[in-house]
Amino acid sequence: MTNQAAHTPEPSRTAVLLINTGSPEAPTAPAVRDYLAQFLSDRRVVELPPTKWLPILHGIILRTRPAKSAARYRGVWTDEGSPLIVHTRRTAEALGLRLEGVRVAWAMCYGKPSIESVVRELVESGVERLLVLPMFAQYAAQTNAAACDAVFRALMKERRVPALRVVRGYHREPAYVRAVARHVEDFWAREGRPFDAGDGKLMVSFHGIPQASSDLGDPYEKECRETARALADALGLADDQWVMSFQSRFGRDEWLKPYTLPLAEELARSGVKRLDVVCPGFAADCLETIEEIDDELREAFLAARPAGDEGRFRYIPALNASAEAIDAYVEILERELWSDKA
Ligand SMILES: C=CC1=C(C)c2cc3[nH]c(cc4nc(cc5[nH]c(cc1n2)c(C)c5CCC(=O)O)C(CCC(=O)O)=C4C)c(C)c3C=C
Ligand SMILES: [Fe+2]
Ligand SMILES: [Fe+2]
Repeated sequence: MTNQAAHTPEPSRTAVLLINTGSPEAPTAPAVRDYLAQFLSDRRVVELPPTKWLPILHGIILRTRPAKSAARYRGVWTDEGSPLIVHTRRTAEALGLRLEGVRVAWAMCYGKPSIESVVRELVESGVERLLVLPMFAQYAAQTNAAACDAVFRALMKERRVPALRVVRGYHREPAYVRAVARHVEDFWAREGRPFDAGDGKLMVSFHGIPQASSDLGDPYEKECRETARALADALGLADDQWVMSFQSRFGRDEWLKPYTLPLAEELARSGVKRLDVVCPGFAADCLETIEEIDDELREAFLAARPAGDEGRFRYIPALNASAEAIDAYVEILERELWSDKA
């Protein structure tokens, strides 16, 4: 007896959805303007009252920032598009090969492919169980909650809402900490450690959030500190071999401290010759790592070194779609996946 069903498996009814921040569609001022308008109108991202914020956003920021940000995006853009999108897509493709019987999709909070369009496609293809992985290890309302909002809004438009699970965050997951540690160790095995001559440090830099958001009870700062500590322990570092900091401050309000750039300059002036920087909060390399760290911070650190006394700066790339990253995501996802995936 031939069993047709055995030869043509049904499309999987379980899906994993990876979510990242998103990028403009092109490195041009109009495309960046559209992207920033969407990003910065999200009330999870900017928590000021709209009556105060919207005139600033439309009257100042969306008139001045797009041209400047587009120039920065042009510096990191690749033949395949925005690095953030390329790395996120590759991560999803690699996970799809590892998670048997599970569809792995990816979407962006802002820009394309939108969460709404991807959720629609998954539901229409018969997905009945959806596991969402916002790719932000350290929980912040600005990222993890914003991703959830978008998934919930998308599902509000569907008739056949699947069973839903969300990975809340994974800042202390041994699989994740091990992956970042292995990534750093592999880099050091190839290129040498910064401490070997006794005057180097590892800087662990995270994207910041406003201090006011933290004061409202956001767990982000605590989770970043716990990741940094767990990473230092996994690497066997002494307290004077590493520092942690927060980058990418936006606007004039106080953000989480210490700020990455002034801290790196202070280290340079105080005799640190070799600085390695790792950004464990960024699952994928993007504008904020390639341009802000590997370019701007490098220049600032080297310029702050005493005249005639050379320094060395290295940026250790994000996990991206590396083998260690995929191993970690598989471990985190498999625990959350429904045991009967049919
Ligand atoms: C990794 C976690 C992130 C947190 C937390 C976060 C908070 C946050 N961001 C802004 C404003 C901007 N962020 C921008 C870019 C950007 N942000 C993240 C991640 C986090 N943001 C990523 C991965 C990226 C890069 C996207 C890319 O295309 O490569 C930008 C746009 C770029 C620019 O014009 O500078 C803005 C604006 C705020 C206000 C905020 C918390 C309140
Ligand atoms: Fe950001
Ligand atoms: Fe930035």
